[in-house]
Amino acid sequence: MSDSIPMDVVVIGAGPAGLLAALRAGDLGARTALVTRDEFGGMAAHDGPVPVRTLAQAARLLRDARQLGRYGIAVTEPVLDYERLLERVREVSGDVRTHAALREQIAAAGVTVHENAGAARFTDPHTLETQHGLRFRAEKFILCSGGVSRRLPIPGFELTKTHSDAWSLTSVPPTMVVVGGGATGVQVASVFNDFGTRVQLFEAGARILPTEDEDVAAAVADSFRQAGMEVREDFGRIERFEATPGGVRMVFSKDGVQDSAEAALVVAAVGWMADTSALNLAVAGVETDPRGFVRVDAQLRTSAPHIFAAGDVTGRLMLVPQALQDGFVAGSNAARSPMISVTDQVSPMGSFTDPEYAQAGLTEAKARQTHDVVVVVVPFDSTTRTLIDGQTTGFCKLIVDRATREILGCHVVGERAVDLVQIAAIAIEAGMRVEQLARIPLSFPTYTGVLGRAAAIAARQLQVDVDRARLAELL
Ligand SMILES: Cc1cc2nc3c(=O)[nH]c(=O)nc-3n(C[C@H](O)[C@H](O)[C@H](O)COP(=O)(O)OP(=O)(O)OC[C@H]3O[C@@H](n4cnc5c(N)ncnc54)[C@H](O)[C@@H]3O)c2cc1C
Ligand SMILES: NC(=O)c1ccc[n+]([C@@H]2O[C@H](COP(=O)([O-])OP(=O)(O)OC[C@H]3O[C@@H](n4cnc5c(N)ncnc54)[C@H](O)[C@@H]3O)[C@@H](O)[C@H]2O)c1
Repeated sequence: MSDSIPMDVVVIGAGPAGLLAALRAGDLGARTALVTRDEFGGMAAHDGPVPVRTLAQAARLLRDARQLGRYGIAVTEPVLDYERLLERVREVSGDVRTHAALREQIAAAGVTVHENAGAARFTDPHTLETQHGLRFRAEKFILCSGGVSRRLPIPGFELTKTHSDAWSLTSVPPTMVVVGGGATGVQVASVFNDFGTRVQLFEAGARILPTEDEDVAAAVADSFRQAGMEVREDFGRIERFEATPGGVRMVFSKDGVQDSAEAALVVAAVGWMADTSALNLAVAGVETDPRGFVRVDAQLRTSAPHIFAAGDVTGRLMLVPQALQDGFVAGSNAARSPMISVTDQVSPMGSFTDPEYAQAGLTEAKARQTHDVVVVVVPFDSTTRTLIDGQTTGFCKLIVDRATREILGCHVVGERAVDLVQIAAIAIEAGMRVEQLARIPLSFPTYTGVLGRAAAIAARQLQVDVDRARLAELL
């Protein structure tokens, strides 16, 4: 073990939250160290959005290639070489790492970065040691250690895999059971279904995507089924997993009736938990909430006043933009006072499935609890750009407050859904009235135009700008 390195601030974890926290603390003049178990970039760069989105891009290319015949382009049936795809995943992760402007900014801010340091743990409230022999003493700490896949206390659970095992497969499995229909589960199921795996998706709740608008969840489930996937919602309780000659069998039961499903691979995606097991938080006086996430206040202070936490480890919205914003707040507060607080903002989110889905603002059910609303749904098989591109699956749903005419929510299923809701998020955050959105002459023919059309229809229903609104209905 080295002598203690004295620091003002030590940040643990170099994912998006840790990178921003370290950058901010360094910028504010604090002597800052960034210590991470593995590589710069965290799960986001190596195991989450960047590599998974690269798989999703391969799935999209396969789908697009199958459309070529409709446009008079003759090609033979595309064939996926999975090992070559994984090379591409590594290439992309490497490129993202190389071009990450944050690395240079962090160095320029004077932050010392300790990558591949092994897991860090507290030995007393102000001392942190890493598995590979570094020791730090610091005034303040920021926990940015992210999360891990939740495990279930079910016999045979060790036979299941997680999304991370996609990186060590040598070929596309012939069959797969995916357990859990949240953001991770649907993404894995959709990508491998497009790759030709026979996928069965099991969701314990009443529907997949429980935090999405109900119509969105239903449309995604329908599309999955039409694409040959078996989607089983409210399927009962898992009793056990057992090894079979060809893979793994999942035994489950509902209302006293036992059933089973078998596949070459079972992927569990039943939730995301804080990655705190190595940190020895008790010795530092850091409390966790009943779900195991680090408890923080609005300034991202933990129960130990000199320790802050940011990103997935706090169990709030577990997304990259939110991790970055948290990191900024925690870095600021660890390095100086007066402290700043995290704010509630519109948070657009979505996933790169086939079809894509995305949301900004309130779901229809939530909006109806507190508002009198107008709801407009524009199907993708009725708008110009979607018809041109042959992308006619899906819809754009816009939810508007009848009294104030403010946009409350936008939910999209279909091509470019994730990009489309960004515009709605800006409109919601800006407090725009729906007719203001409808008046913007959005480019034609575009996917964003579908949102303009929904706004125009809503404005007409609300009896504002009735004549002008008709213009947008061409889009
Ligand atoms: C499959 C998947 C797809 C996703 N897709 C998206 C997406 O499309 N868009 C989006 O916005 N979000 C997506 N997310 C969520 C996003 O990846 C996370 O919200 C984000 O990475 C959280 O950042 P973080 O900095 O809190 O943690 P992480 O990125 O998890 O980084 C934490 C870092 O801390 C390190 N660490 C942990 N314990 C220790 C320790 N004891 N000592 C030292 N270091 C430690 C870890 O090794 C890791 O490097 C996805 C997640 C998954 C699982
Ligand atoms: N594209 C993206 O932006 C993206 C992708 C993946 C993950 N993420 C982030 O990671 C977070 C975690 O996502 P996640 O999907 O890992 O977890 P989750 O908690 O969102 O979903 C888990 C799902 O598993 C189901 N489930 C729980 N126990 C089960 C059981 N025994 N059998 C069958 N189903 C069961 C739950 O009902 C739920 O639908 C998300 O909230 C999101 O913030 C984002």
